[in-house]
Amino acid sequence: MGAGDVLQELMTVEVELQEVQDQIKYLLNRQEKLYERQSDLRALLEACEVPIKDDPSTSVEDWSGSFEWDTRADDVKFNIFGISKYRSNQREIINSIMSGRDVLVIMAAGGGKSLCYQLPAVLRNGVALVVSPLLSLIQDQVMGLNALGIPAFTLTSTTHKEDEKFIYRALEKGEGDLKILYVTPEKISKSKRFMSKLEKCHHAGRLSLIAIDEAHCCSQWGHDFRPDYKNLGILKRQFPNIPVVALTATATLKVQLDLMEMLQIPKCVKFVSTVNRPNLFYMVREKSSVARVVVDDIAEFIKVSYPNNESGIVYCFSRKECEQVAKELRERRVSADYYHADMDVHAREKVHTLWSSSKLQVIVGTVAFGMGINKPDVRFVIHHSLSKSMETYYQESGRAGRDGLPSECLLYYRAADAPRQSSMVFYENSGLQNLYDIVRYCQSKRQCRHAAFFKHFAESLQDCNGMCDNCAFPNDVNELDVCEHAKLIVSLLQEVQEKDQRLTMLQLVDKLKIVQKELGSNLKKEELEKLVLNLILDRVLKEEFQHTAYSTNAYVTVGPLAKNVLQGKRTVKLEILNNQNNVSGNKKYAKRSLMTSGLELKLDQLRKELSSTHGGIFPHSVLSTEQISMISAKKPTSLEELELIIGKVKVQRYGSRILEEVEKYASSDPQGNELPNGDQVSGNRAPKRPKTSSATIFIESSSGDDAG
Ligand SMILES: Nc1ncnc2c1ncn2[C@@H]1O[C@H](COP(=O)(O)OP(=O)(O)OP(=O)(O)O)[C@@H](O)[C@H]1O
Ligand SMILES: [Mg+2]
Repeated sequence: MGAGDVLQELMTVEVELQEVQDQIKYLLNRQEKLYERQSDLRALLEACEVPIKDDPSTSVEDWSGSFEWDTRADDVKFNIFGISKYRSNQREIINSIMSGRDVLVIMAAGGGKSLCYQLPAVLRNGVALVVSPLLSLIQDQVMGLNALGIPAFTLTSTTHKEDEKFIYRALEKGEGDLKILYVTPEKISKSKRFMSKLEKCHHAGRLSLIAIDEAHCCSQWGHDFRPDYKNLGILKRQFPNIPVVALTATATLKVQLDLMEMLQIPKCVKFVSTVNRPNLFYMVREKSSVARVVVDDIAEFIKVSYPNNESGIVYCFSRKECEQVAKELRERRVSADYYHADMDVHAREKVHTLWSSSKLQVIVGTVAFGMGINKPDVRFVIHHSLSKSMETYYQESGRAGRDGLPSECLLYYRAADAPRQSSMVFYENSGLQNLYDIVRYCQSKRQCRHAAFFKHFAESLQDCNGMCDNCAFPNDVNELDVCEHAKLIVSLLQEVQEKDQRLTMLQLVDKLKIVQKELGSNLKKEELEKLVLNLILDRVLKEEFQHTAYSTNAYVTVGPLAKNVLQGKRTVKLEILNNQNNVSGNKKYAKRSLMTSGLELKLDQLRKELSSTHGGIFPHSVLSTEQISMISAKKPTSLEELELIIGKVKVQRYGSRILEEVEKYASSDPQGNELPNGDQVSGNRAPKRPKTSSATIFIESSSGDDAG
């Protein structure tokens, strides 16, 4: 055997070895996925068996019937909370807590979980304890409750000595008026003094219920694990007869079982609501490679669609990008500021507060701007870059429209953004698979965006009602056969690899732009990027990573299924748009403001004014956007009429000012003609958005059961 033959065989063996290694990697990946699925399925099986083995009654209980507290509950709901109609599951959850049961609530962001424990807290005798993970969330909640006249307090490291004394006296001796007490989990696990007072309160029969908000923080499998949440099981051990209600927006089965065990509520009643957010219009826009053009487009979208200063969030990939985008938005006369983890706490709080009180229109943030967001009337969430998974995108975009009113979620996507994310997530467990799922979502020109979420969360499909770009404006898509392009890409990469070199996606696409001419092809840069990414998603190519002193670089190399392409066993297609749909192609934005009448704008102004004169509470605590629409439609002329819309407490506090405004408006516009500001919503997006005579637009995932 000559040296040449040896070399030849060595090369063949090495190529084959590489293939085997690729296949092993692929199989290991697959094995990991299957293990995960196996564990989910086992959990599912266990969950199915729990009621049969442990408590046959749980599956047949009817929580929607009549209960002795119905009248009182309706009164508190309407006259104190100002809420006219329960949303899906709220009434049932309230009834089960009132019946003294432990309860687990899984309900999408903005579904209305707070009312589920706040209303029973008002109805039951004694003090309700609420555990919540973040100071900012707690402060917002306490401020909102106080604005409704409900005596709520918080006990944290920042509580004034006087308040602390008051709270301890209330717990120990039942003195003073304390209905709801918010604490962070650290208080339970670290303060013996607090626990001893709580025990006294319980002993005297004054502990009414225990609520654990954001309960997914208990589980290591959840996305926001907080070690102190692990110790909350002590509450059920110490106070076994007090109902515990755990609430969260997202929890896989594994997380659900985990937190039932940790909180020691194995026999809880479980309410799982749909992940569907039918009021959110989802769209993906082509992102220009020129940074300035992207910001121009975002600024235009905000200024044209939301000219009345409606609140929004822009998510960016990096801290630097946040600062840059915020600055450029300001230069385009959009009121915007940035928020990220590198800022000191006070600067962050300041920006957050300005935005929460609608004095700043847009926060440009990294993912650090997260769980503490309690603002119900966020009308748009824009992603300047793609998120790292479907799950994070669902959470981040889900911060829009928590008040149930129509809102928009817009993601700017270009294939070249994917390697930036992949070099960040590749070391995470299933990080790349998760990223590729959202890349698939972005690349798709045809699949319903809502359907993608149902699929991801393993829920059965529901109608989108035209609430995404692909359903509202179907694209005219042409499927181009690009098998020859794919072969060319694989051979090109093989050649490069043989020379022990590597290419990033951008370098590969630059080369392709030239060599595609061999095929007589003239695909655009963006189309070539998309093709390369599709081949990565299909494992014909794969990404490899290399660390440098400053960064991690992502390279594109030949993947485990490349052979199939070379041997012509696999067809490769690329979706090319014949004419882009209106959403991504047409630049003409339309006004999306929900407040379309002059009176609505006046009332919006009034709630801002009243919020600052009533101790700096949030404008939405004075009147919700839905209430503004109802007042504007009905134009009440007396306090009695107004009370039928917003309930007693709000009428007592703000009734005369509201009537004054309605009257002033009616006398300036006796025919009921709209002021110049009252342009009608028209345009080319979200055509299914209903316009009703009352101007109140409210989309429910399932109907409420009480006309209140
Ligand atoms: N039945 C209802 N009718 C009208 N508005 C409601 C109703 N229930 C709750 N809301 C309003 O919906 C908004 C969101 O409610 P809430 O803060 O309780 O959501 P959540 O489920 O806790 O969401 P998250 O997971 O984001 O914390 C609030 O402004 C609240 O006042
Ligand atoms: Mg909440």
